[in-house]
Amino acid sequence: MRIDVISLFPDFIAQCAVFGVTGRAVERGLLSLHGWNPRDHAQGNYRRVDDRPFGGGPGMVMLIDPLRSALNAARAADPRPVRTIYLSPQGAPLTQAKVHELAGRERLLLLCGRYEGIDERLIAAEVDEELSIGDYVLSGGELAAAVVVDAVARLQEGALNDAESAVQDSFEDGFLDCPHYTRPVSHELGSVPDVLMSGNHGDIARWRRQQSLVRTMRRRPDLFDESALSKADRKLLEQWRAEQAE
Ligand SMILES: NC(=O)c1ccc(NCc2cccc(O)c2)nc1
Repeated sequence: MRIDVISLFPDFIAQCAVFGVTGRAVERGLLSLHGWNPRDHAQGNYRRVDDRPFGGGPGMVMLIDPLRSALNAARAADPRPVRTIYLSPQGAPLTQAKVHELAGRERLLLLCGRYEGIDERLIAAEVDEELSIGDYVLSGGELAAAVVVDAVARLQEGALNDAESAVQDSFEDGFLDCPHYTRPVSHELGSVPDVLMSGNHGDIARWRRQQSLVRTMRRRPDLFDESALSKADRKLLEQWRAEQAE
């Protein structure tokens, strides 16, 4: 998979290719990252990339032409079709389902805004979809782009080693993850739940699933739709409720 990133701070994104799973995916040739700086495409002595907003107001807006020129250079660098994504608080929420869709593509082109954002005409003409990593404002889209890079990199075949890929990404099926414990069994902070020490893999799997269900119900009611639960999940939830009532 090839990811091109348009950013005033290309080194920021280059760092993604150095560490951890993403760095390993690049090393293994599963992913290539390419940064493009709109400033290299800006005209004139001052190489302007932003200007004041029409209609007044604070801050600056990124100019169309340097971004458009950088976008075209990135597109032209590889013949394969590419999806252009703009990271902004005004975008659709990034979900694991969307990450899966993006991870299946040959190419992504991530556009990072700074300042107050970019001229709307560029978004309308050049952006395929606008995505947000959460309801908060960052100083630039680069951290959001890095999140997309990490999330899609780890889904590349061969990016995760066996131990990691064994991780049940609970978000995969729309539920929060269960609690995890490791040595020591007893600690001043508490003990490990007995079921995890039982060696009974059926009980352990049921307990973990029950924990995921209950956590999701309690912490993320927006993600939890009891009517959509399977019979088995419904049973686990009933058992938990009965235990709570004891
Ligand atoms: N939630 C996000 O994905 C996100 C993305 C970018 C960003 N900052 C740059 C920016 C870009 C566009 C408009 C704008 O107001 C700010 N902040 C948060």
